[in-house]
Amino acid sequence: MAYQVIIPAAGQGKRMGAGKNKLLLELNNIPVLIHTLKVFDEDELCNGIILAVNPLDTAEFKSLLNKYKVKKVLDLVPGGKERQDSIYNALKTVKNDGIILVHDAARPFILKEHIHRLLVTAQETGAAIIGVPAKDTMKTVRDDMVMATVERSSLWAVQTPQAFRFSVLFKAYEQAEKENFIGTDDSSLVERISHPVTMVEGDYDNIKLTTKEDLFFAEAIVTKRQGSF
Ligand SMILES: Nc1ccn([C@@H]2O[C@H](COP(=O)(O)OP(=O)(O)OP(=O)(O)O)[C@@H](O)[C@H]2O)c(=O)n1
Ligand SMILES: C[C@](O)(CO)[C@H](O)COP(=O)(O)O
Repeated sequence: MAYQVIIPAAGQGKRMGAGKNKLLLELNNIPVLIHTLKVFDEDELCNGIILAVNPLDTAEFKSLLNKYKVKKVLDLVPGGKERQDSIYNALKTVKNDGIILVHDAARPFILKEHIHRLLVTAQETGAAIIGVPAKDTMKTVRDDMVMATVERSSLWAVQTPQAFRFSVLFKAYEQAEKENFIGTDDSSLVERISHPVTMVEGDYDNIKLTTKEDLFFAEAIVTKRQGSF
């Protein structure tokens, strides 16, 4: 049940406003990027990491990989304008039709047990994603006016990793390119080629570090998990 993981790490962190790549910010004196990479580097089922990187960050990222002895990075591919472009660049380097995970570098709190739970499902179905049931009521809004309330019992907050058989994901990316479709996650591309996607419940700690407020939550999660960082 081995897999390879694509980790998009080439964003600009505009919403974080840290003045540098938010993945270089530190939690417990270790860069966010390293926290995320170590989960996969230490997973016995992971047989390779493909990192999408802003070329301006390549030298610094390479020195971090050496400093923290990250062993399983197979390739650093150039990131693209959108998250989807970065992942597509990485996908094009994959050589076998096995299981591919895509996981945001900005999500350092993913647990190995959830990765493995996702893997089992993806092996069976060809497409599985991690998420948690929505806690807030969600509404559609246009010009500051509430249009509708979305039934919460069917709403999930989608995270990463997202896991796919390579051939399914690559076909979805080719189709999206043909249609000039840009999705906010990989599953949306796979849904568009009518491949069923299974939801696997993860946990609320698996946050994406997007805005400054998330750093406070991150510190609390680190404290709660003290000793595993
Ligand atoms: N062109 C891009 C955009 C994003 N990402 C990566 O995709 C993940 C999720 O993206 P997000 O959290 O939105 O990061 P940023 O795009 O950097 O954030 P912002 O939109 O605030 O600039 C991050 O690990 C980010 O580095 C990427 O590899 N290439
Ligand atoms: C893929 C994702 O993490 C699922 O929630 C999210 O859509 C990424 O969004 P971003 O704006 O690219 O961070």
